[in-house]
Amino acid sequence: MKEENYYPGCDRKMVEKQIELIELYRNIFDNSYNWMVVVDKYGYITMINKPYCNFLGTTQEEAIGKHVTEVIENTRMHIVVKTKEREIGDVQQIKGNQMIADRIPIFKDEELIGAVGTVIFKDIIELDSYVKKVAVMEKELDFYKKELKKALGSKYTFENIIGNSPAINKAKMLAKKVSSSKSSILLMGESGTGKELFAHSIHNLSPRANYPLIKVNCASIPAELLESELFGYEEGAFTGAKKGGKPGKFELADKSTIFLDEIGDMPVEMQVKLLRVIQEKEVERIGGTKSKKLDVRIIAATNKNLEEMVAEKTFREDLYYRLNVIKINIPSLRERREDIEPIANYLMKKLAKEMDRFVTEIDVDAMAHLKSHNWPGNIRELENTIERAINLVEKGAKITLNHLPYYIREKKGNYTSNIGKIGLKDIVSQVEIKEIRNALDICKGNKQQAAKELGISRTSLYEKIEKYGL
Ligand SMILES: Nc1ncnc2c1ncn2[C@@H]1O[C@H](COP(=O)(O)OP(=O)(O)OP(=O)(O)O)[C@@H](O)[C@H]1O
Repeated sequence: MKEENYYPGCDRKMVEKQIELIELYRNIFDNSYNWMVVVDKYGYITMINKPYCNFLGTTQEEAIGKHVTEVIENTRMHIVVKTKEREIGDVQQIKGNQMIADRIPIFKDEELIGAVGTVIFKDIIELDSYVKKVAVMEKELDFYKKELKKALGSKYTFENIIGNSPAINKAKMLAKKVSSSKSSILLMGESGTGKELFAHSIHNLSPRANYPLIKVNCASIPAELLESELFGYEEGAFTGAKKGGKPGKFELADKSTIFLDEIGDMPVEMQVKLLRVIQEKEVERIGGTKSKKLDVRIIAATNKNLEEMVAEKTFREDLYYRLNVIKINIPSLRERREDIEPIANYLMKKLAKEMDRFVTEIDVDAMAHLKSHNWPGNIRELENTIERAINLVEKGAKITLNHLPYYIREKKGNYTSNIGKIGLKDIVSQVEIKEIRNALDICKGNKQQAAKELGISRTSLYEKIEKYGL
């Protein structure tokens, strides 16, 4: 009986079971799809699986017993046994491939005995394909969420207005304050600054949020259709009129908010009709005989200077005063440069998700250039620039300077001193020429705007253009 035991107190069957179990673990370890390495508390390799060895061009016999830094490039396993902190999803470059690795310290009786490292994605492209699969599912979820939101009302809230600069905070604060009132609001700001986002957010915070926000783009609807679009028509009002007639946007906005975008582009004859509806608080469909009382809140927006238009008599003064009960100026990106970084990061995440791409960072140099650009097209231009950059990212998860358009890349440029080569006067001239060219480029040749960008008078700009023969 005694010789059947390997150790006193253990029977053969138990020991065989233990050996079988160890064999099984070894098999799992060696056949794992993930590459794995185990080090002792000093960073020496105690186990490494075959697939990892094959990739590294070594064997288990060769690697085991060596310090991990001698076998694996850019490893941090020897650091993890010192810090005792786990590192999850870290990017590690091995043999020119960017891999994603987890490193986890191992403890026995609360004492560190080593660490296990796993390469979970062998290439960022592999991760990209996983991210894509998850992104497709998230997109579907997003789609249903948006549909639900659309069914319930408008889509944006103040949370979607990114930025914490004093200029945008001032606009947000005023907008929030007046959201619950019934008074008309006029949103003024350059193109692409977020006027529509403000209109949605105001409506969403108002007591009217349970009804849908009705949007009309006064610039995109042909003048001859605008009236029927806004006020609707009765059956037989004109040839081609639908059977049963059609309600206009004002009627649809009853108990809700109407957003009149690009109000500065509304033809003057329509301005008269709009004024009547606002004053009388009722509409009459084209071809109709009776009018209908309405309860509509108006938010109008424009990138035009309405005061100037009033002075030039292209916008009716009485309508201007009706709309301009509460004026909110939406600042341009140039007036809030500190917001460029958070907005750029937000847009990168949003667009990467929409485009199913694994892009997670804008590097320091690229960000510095984004921050110094003047953004004549504001956030819409920034959004397009980032979308373009994401399309250009191939390897790695970063947007770098190379992914930005030439006019942004070149603008900031690396400054090399010319002192000793030419005099200060010529240095100043060179800088002036470069910056005037840049400004004209950005403002698409508009000299008045370029002078504004450069902070000089128009006359002074003309003088310099002539002086330098630009
Ligand atoms: N503060 C912000 N944070 C994040 N995204 C923003 C912000 N402001 C605007 N955007 C985004 O920028 C784009 C342009 O915004 P929006 O359409 O509201 O501008 P707009 O001023 O109405 O432009 P336009 O005058 O040309 O109609 C949109 O995609 C919007 O979601």
